[in-house]
Amino acid sequence: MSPAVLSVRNLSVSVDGPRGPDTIVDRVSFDLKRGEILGLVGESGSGKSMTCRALIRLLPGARLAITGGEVLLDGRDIAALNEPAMRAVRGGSIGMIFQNPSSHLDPVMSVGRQIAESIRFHQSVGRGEARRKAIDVLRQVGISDPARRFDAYPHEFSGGMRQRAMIAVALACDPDILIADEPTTALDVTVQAQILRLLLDLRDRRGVSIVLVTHDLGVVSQLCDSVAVMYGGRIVERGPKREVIQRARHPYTAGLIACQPGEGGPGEAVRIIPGQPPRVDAMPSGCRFHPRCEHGDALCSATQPDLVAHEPGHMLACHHPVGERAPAGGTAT
Ligand SMILES: Nc1ncnc2c1ncn2[C@@H]1O[C@H](COP(=O)(O)OP(=O)(O)OP(=O)(O)O)[C@@H](O)[C@H]1O
Repeated sequence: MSPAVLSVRNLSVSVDGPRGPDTIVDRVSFDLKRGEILGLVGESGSGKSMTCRALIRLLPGARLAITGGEVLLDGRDIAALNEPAMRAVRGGSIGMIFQNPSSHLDPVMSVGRQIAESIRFHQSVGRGEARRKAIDVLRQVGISDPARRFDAYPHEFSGGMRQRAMIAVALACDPDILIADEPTTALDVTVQAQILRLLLDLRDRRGVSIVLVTHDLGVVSQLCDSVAVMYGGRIVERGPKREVIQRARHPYTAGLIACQPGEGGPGEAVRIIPGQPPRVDAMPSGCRFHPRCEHGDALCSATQPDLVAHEPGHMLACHHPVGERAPAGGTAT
């Protein structure tokens, strides 16, 4: 089995609240192998973005802090690096793609120059060479006539092209890992499909490993090799895509799958998981999902289940996995 290019161990993030720190990412652990695409899924507020930002130590705001954990990049703990060394990692070995390219591209600098500057920051190359590489990477992300487009500004690009440009910035220094936080949410369906195909192609051609944050389990099914499901800042289920999607063991994962459009059959309304995700300052005791879980009992409200191997490679944090519940007075199903 190929070794992990990224190993995340017990990564935790907290936010300063009026009554002290609240944990928003709670001991998140996963491995990412070379060429693997890991889907990070979960409802809004479950901690997907904060996990991604904590990986590269780019938390948005002074109230947020990484409170523990290791982020091993090829075995080296980057969580312990000083800021200049971390800057070399961001945009170097790890490229980032965010949901909204407009807020991550500089509006007053041409797209090509932004890519070329990133190349020059990370590699000792001259202006001409950086320009040549930038044009090449623009071509790789599917921007036609890249030599001419080099001098265009972000506002001269369509939404899809801006997203491609951000992917080009992320790819400029030939990263081993891409962190893509909902890279297609703001785009229309056709462009979404093109961008997802581009990510898949980058993995296939360049062996890039990708952490892909998405709300969309359809995207996970199409693109990902493995999935981690987050709820209330924790990973509650993780494993190979086929295992997690086709044999979901956590009631929350099963609920997310049942809520996908089309799951209820023709003419049926889209289902929702009853209740609301927990607020960070009011996390339930025990299993954080228990107030919304139809099988939550006294054990679930008292004790937080650990994330343990349910089957080899299939990790689960649940006292009563789907398919293993004993009906009252009966045997397990
Ligand atoms: N800048 C911030 N300051 C304080 N708390 C924040 C900040 N950004 C996010 N949070 C809180 O951190 C928690 C996790 O948020 P996060 O953005 O990681 O969720 P998410 O799963 O990525 O959601 P979404 O899918 O909506 O992006 C949420 O409770 C959110 O309110």
